[in-house]
Amino acid sequence: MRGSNDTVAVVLAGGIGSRAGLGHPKQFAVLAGRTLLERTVARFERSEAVDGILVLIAPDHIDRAERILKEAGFAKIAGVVPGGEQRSDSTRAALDRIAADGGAAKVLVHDAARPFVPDRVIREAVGALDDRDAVNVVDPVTDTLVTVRDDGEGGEAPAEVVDRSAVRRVQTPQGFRFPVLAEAYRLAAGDPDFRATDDCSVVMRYLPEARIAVIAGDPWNMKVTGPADVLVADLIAARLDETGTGALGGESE
Ligand SMILES: Nc1ccn([C@@H]2O[C@H](COP(=O)(O)OP(=O)(O)OP(=O)(O)O)[C@@H](O)[C@H]2O)c(=O)n1
Ligand SMILES: C[C@](O)(CO)[C@H](O)COP(=O)(O)O
Repeated sequence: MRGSNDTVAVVLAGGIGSRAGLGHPKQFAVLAGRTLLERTVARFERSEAVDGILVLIAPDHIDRAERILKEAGFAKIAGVVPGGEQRSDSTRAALDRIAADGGAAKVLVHDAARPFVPDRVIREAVGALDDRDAVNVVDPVTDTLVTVRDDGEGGEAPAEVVDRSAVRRVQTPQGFRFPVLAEAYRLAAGDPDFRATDDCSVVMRYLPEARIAVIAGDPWNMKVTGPADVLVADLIAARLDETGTGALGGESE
């Protein structure tokens, strides 16, 4: 780690990608010639807003990840650290490592599974932390949303339409002043019911007074989750390489 004034991007690649159905962790999926892991880390390597990059990876795959990152020639890698059982365990492992290495001013926590995060989103997330404790990245919902109920015959029926104008899809990187996220996770450790699918919700739950900004995400900042996403990501990666600029076009770089 470089120093306590730095901004560290935590790339969470500690999962096994069961929903992608590839038979190996999706971070090793090859998208137009480069692994998903390499593509995601490259977004932070090229960002002037980020000083160091910490990669979390499932313990059995550390050697492979280190080889990929070394061959890619990244200069900002601050460590490759074993992830935990759940996503939140991997975040916790990252926080412990950053603290052990002397701390940081700001941390971004990003899904390795989002390989096309635009530079604009990274830059704005880091900038928002100048006067906020945390920042969430959100995108409008374009589908109609319904809640469902048990239909009494073993299936589901639509119950109510949700007002989508008040709902957003959450993306990453989510940003935090490092002491804020560390404190939220310290409080969460004392909660036997703790569960979280992202990191901003940990701050919202355990530090309700925290000042959290929201910035606009980007439709290109997709999450590779299921088999269809792997196919789409492969096509986007090829398009991205064709542009040669690191930008996809349409997003605000
Ligand atoms: N124990 C875990 C679980 C997930 N992640 C990371 O968190 C991101 C979002 O998780 P998800 O998309 O659910 O990835 P997986 O857990 O790998 O996928 P699945 O749930 O399909 O097994 C991914 O980049 C994943 O590698 C992690 O670092 N540690
Ligand atoms: C963090 C996240 O990407 C925000 O939308 C999402 O919660 C991750 O969910 P997953 O089921 O771990 O992919």
